[in-house]
Amino acid sequence: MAKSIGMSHWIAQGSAAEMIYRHAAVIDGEMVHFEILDTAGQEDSLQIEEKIKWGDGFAVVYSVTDRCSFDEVMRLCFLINHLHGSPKRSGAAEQPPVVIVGNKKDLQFDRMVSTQDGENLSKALKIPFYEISTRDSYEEPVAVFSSLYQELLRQGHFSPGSFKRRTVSKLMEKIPKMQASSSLNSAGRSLSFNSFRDYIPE
Ligand SMILES: Nc1nc2c(ncn2[C@@H]2O[C@H](COP(=O)(O)OP(=O)(O)OP(=O)(O)O)[C@@H](O)[C@H]2O)c(=O)[nH]1
Repeated sequence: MAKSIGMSHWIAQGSAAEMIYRHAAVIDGEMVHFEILDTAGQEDSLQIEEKIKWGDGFAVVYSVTDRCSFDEVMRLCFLINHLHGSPKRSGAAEQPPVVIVGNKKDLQFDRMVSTQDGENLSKALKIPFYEISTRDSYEEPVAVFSSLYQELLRQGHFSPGSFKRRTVSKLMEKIPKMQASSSLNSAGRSLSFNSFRDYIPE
């Protein structure tokens, strides 16, 4: 399944083992506290809608080795936009921060979705696109989360008075929470995950 990842603000979709990860990182000198929901498996549409409402930013992740996961991306992006799109003063709708992420690009011989496919979808939906390998790269997944955070900042999400009332339903309260471990890298920045996989339970 394609998944979107909620950051404290963000979300996703997946199987039985659903988890909210708490994670602190310094981005551009700012300490940022993330809550990341890795959604699990097949869910009914009410459940996924509730989780999408909870998130502030979204990484819709597919595997480049799984065409079905790619085919889910458009539906999820439309659903996110439908539930979060807000009209700007100009009248045009402002999209919530969403990125499309093709994971497992290291598995070249198992690839079923080309980079061009990802780029075409990104252009059609006007949503940024990343191809990453959580196995091979630390920086690539970090860039995904940084870009979502930057977009939230740009949209004034963290300005005084902008905090929305968080939808915390009985369903969301049931999802276990986990504190990611913190470490300080050589540049002195606090980074609390070793790879994107720290966000995504096995
Ligand atoms: N080669 C490679 N394997 C990866 C990568 N990312 C994840 N995996 C592996 O793919 C498998 C599935 O990863 P998950 O992160 O559990 O994927 P998922 O979509 O959350 O799985 P479900 O929640 O069960 O749908 C695991 O064995 C991971 O180690 C990657 O970038 N490259």
